[in-house]
Amino acid sequence: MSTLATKDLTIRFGGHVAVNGVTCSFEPGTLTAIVGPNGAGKTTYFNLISGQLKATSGSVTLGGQDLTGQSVSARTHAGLGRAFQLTNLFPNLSVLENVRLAVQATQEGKHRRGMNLWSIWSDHNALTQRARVILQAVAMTDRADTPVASLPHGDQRKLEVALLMALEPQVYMFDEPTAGMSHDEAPVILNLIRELKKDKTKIILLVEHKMDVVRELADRIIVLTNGTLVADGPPAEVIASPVVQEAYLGVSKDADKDAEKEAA
Ligand SMILES: Nc1ncnc2c1ncn2[C@@H]1O[C@H](COP(=O)(O)OP(=O)(O)OP(=O)(O)O)[C@@H](O)[C@H]1O
Repeated sequence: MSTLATKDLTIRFGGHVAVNGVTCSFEPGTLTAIVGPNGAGKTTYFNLISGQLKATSGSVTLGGQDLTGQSVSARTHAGLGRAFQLTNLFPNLSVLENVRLAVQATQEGKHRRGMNLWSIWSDHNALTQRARVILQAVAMTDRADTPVASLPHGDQRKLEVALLMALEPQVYMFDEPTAGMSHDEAPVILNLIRELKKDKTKIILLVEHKMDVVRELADRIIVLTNGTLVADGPPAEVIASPVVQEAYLGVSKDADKDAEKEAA
């Protein structure tokens, strides 16, 4: 079983411990939502898992393989999939061409059948077809020929998810996947995550502030507060727990104040 696990995972920024001894494992077939107040360490925890940040101490393993000292690309190769930074793309190439290149990078080696013209042509067609299927899944077929540089924000976010799908990772990591999206666009991504959940071989991690989304999608919730894991369990149980009520109290008070201001 390809379990993803962090053990005593810790990072310090000067005197500040942003992630503090987090020990947690994630099993295939489970979508785990990571919640907590602003500045709790959720994104930092993601960065430590995907390799964008190096831990001060502790470890990250996937299927027993120690990834702690590995680069981002080595972790990607091992099966950790985090949304691409769009800065890594080819801005003047079209959406379809970028997705096809991502598919190609993933399939490299799998579909190689020798260097004759027929195999190059049929590989190209198979890659294009796969890229089109992915674009359809993220409802971007009509953007296939648009240069990446001229995409509006919502489409950029959808493209990030498309590229993540092209990787076919063992672990899908979504960090606020619908942030900045319109009401029309967000359901596309949420539907996609629902579809991904059907594949019981995948591990899905989701950092999400919107509790209605968490409640609907998560099989399990873990809560970080001040970098520490303070709750872990089934959604209904965790949401009802005093620690979560307390962690979100500030948020709800602010929300109430905002609502009062708007009403005034
Ligand atoms: N590179 C860094 N250098 C210094 N401090 C950092 C760095 N990255 C994060 N931090 C600090 O670590 C803490 C955790 O930040 P992080 O972004 O992980 O929180 P978060 O739970 O994802 O917050 P939010 O919900 O607001 O996105 C914060 O206090 C943040 O200021």
